[in-house]
Amino acid sequence: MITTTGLTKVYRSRGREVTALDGVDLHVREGEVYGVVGQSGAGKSTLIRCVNLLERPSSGTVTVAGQDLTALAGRGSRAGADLRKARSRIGMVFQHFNLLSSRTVQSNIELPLEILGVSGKERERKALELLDLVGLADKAKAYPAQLSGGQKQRVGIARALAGDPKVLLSDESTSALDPETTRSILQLLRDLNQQLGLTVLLITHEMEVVKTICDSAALMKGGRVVESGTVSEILATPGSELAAELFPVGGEASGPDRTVVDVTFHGEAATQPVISQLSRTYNIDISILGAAMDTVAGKQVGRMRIELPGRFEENVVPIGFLREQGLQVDVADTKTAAPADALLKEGAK
Ligand SMILES: Nc1ncnc2c1ncn2[C@@H]1O[C@H](COP(=O)(O)OP(=O)(O)OP(=O)(O)O)[C@@H](O)[C@H]1O
Repeated sequence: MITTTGLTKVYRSRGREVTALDGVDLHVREGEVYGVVGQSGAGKSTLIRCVNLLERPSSGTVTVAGQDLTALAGRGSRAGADLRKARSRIGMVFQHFNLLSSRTVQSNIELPLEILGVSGKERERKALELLDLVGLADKAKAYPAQLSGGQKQRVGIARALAGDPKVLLSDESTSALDPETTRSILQLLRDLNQQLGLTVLLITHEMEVVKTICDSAALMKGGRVVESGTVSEILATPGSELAAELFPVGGEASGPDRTVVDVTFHGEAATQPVISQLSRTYNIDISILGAAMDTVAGKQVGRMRIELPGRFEENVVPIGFLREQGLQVDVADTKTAAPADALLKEGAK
């Protein structure tokens, strides 16, 4: 539904150049909720603004629903009108709602339809239908200032849906909301995704958002996508930074000469008594340093940080055993934690 190829954006201001996007290839499938995460300055906002050509890329292409928007943005008399039309099929939701305070809720939702030249009666019908869809049927005549943050965002979402888009772009749409309201807005986005078959591309700095509604995700750093895939694929990727952030488990090695291993359980493997099998088979004592169960992308996933006696070299066979059981096993880097601990203990002695 959305494809970017080699997307690059270089900002030039006062003789300085900033490469905000550095060759981004993104593939968002029809009907999925796709989250882009990354630290401040990673290029997330620039990416989402390039997807609907609010920002013109320096190079690369953007295709939405089979239409090359970058070609439309080219020169030529029809380019502007064609791009406006294509853009009306891409809804956008903003962090700070961007509602017009002088207009009623209904009139805010009608605005994009006015611009498209839709008749008054049809605009009203559509606005009221959308208000109903987002659960605000009784707020048509209210003004934005009379609404809570969550209600304002519902209006923002209704307005984004006015042009019957196939794609919804969300720029940190829950970042200004409290956790409870965030959950209700995410649920609304999920419902719209399922009811209308809407493809959602969202950017966020909150891992909770990805956990709650995303089917796929990408991690951006320095203008590049450094990891991407379905959430299940990401969780099953050894050493994935995104997986560790989605599913953090704490716990430090209890001393030197220990091997700390993160074991992720999902699917079939989650039902097997692997830890007791491991202990019995190799006659080793296993300590659990940390553990968590959660629902990620609608599936139960568990992660456990365990400690095995002995160095990594002595645990190659037990670790291989865990992998053979279909578990994902990441050996934590104990070089930093354990020796530091050991030194501290030596010092204390
Ligand atoms: N209009 C602009 N002119 C010059 N530089 C810009 C402009 N917009 C963004 N940048 C720069 O591009 C880089 C990426 O910014 P961008 O806003 O896309 O990051 P982000 O990941 O969305 O960050 P945040 O989460 O803080 O919004 C930053 O270094 C930023 O300073």
